[in-house]
Amino acid sequence: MRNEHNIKVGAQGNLRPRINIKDTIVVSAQQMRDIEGRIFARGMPVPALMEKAAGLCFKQIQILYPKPKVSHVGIIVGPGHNGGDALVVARELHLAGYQVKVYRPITKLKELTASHAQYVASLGIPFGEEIDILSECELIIDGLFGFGLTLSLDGKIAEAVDRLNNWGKAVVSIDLPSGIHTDTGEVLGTAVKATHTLCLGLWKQAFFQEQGVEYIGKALKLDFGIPEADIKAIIPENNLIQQITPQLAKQFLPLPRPQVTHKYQQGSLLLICGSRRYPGAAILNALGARASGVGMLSVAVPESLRHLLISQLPEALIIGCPETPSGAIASLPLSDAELAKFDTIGSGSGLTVEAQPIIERIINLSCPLILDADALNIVAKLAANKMPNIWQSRAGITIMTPHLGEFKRLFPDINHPEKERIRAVQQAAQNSNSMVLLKGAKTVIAHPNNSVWVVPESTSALARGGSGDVLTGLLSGLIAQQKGNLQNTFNTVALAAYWHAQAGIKAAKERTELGVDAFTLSSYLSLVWGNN
Ligand SMILES: NC(=O)C1=CN([C@@H]2O[C@H](COP(=O)(O)OP(=O)(O)OC[C@H]3O[C@@H](n4cnc5c(N)ncnc54)[C@H](O)[C@@H]3O)[C@@H](O)[C@H]2O)[C@H](O)CC1
Ligand SMILES: [K+]
Repeated sequence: MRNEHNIKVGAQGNLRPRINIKDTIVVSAQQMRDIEGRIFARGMPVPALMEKAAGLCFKQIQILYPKPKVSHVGIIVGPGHNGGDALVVARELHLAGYQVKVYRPITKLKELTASHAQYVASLGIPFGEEIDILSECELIIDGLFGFGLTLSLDGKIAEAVDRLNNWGKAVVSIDLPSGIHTDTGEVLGTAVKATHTLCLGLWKQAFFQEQGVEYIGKALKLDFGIPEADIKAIIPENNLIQQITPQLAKQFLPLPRPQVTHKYQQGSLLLICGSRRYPGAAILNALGARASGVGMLSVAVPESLRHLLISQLPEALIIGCPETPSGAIASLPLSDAELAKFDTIGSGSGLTVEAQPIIERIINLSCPLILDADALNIVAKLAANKMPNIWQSRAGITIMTPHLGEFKRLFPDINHPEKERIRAVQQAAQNSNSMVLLKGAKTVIAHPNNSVWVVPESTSALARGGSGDVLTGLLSGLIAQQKGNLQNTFNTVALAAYWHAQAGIKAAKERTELGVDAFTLSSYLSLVWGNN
């Protein structure tokens, strides 16, 4: 059953949006080439596909920069098909009445690009081999390189790009900012700083890597009709890199709740957190879990923190634990049978590494475990010394949520996680047989089977002490509520990261990036889904 909003009524009667893989999938340059190759092999003419893609760019540019707001447009044309796209845009802008000039630093062009150049020149559009030909233009269209870029920009071209960046004009990059590596987002020598980037067809990995963020500007994807079958033929189902969209996140929420239920059916979560040194981390962790809607929240803290937690979370069951002389949790006052009753355990916030015996105990349980902060530091230590098989010995799923520093300590053998985040997290998930969420401006989550979720947007407001504790709490509460398979668990991790980021974005919009302390962030979590 469908309505006009393309929404399908699911098996349980809940509304499930139909998600097209074209909108979520994230591809490498090679995968894009292979997908394109299949389309061409079946007879689609290359020039026709270029007309479709570049025609959409033209329309989008007209929307972003209508006449007479902008009338002088400079086009940068490279040697490949990215340059061909730019020439189609040049032609259409000229025909629409814009004043167009072309900077073409490399004269040897691919055949199709050369053909477009010949026609564009015949229309009387001026061509130049120096960037200064564009110095009077109000808007620049960057069609220097797309996913075919292999070498670093240097010499005259690099100088031209630096000069362009110094001008500070509005720049629309076609497919990718020229100079950005399609897969890693790395700046190859130098790169165009775009105001907008029009990604063609499918999202490329560079849009979700931190290295390219400053260059991409506002990213828009233009859909020129890639058949889903071609995507599926190239990319195996269990090896998908996908971005979490608002529609998917909503689909992954533990809603609707059954009308007849009770608290233990809506997830029973145990958080083990805090120390006399870090009492606030325990509070933030528990507030994150509270916002998840989890049915029953229990929080194990050092006995000296018990009253503090009760005063902040009257609804939670607070378990006071024996503590070490410095105020870390020394042991859990719960039998194995009592521990086995929890659907999920989340641990790490504010624990201190003194709590090592606690992690050694819970690692042997079979429920899903969410490990963050000091739990990760303890696990890194155990993996290096006492328990080299720590990952493989777990019966239940482990979800780890490191930031880059913790990631490096946990996986010292994985090279350059700061440069190739997606690949590094995939490798970490495989090596540890765990789900790994690497926090950052572009959060990446990998499943041991190699699938990846990327979170498209976040805010620097979240770069603040305590926001990670809120995330672990929220994630733990959501995992406790889901009783599905591994894929559902993986989807829930993506939901938590998305939800957390959206709360930060909403709070930053209302209070600026300076106004989002972790406590405030926790209070915005419950505002994310209202009125949507
Ligand atoms: N997504 C699609 O299906 C479509 C994409 N289109 C556009 O085509 C480009 C990719 O085109 P391609 O010709 O393969 O590559 P580039 O235009 O990026 O240019 C590569 C070209 O440049 C040479 N080169 C590489 N690095 C350097 C360097 N540092 N200095 C000098 N020269 C360099 C290389 O040898 C190649 O000759 C894609 O991004 C889209 O914009 C289609 O238009 C439609 C469908
Ligand atoms: K480009």
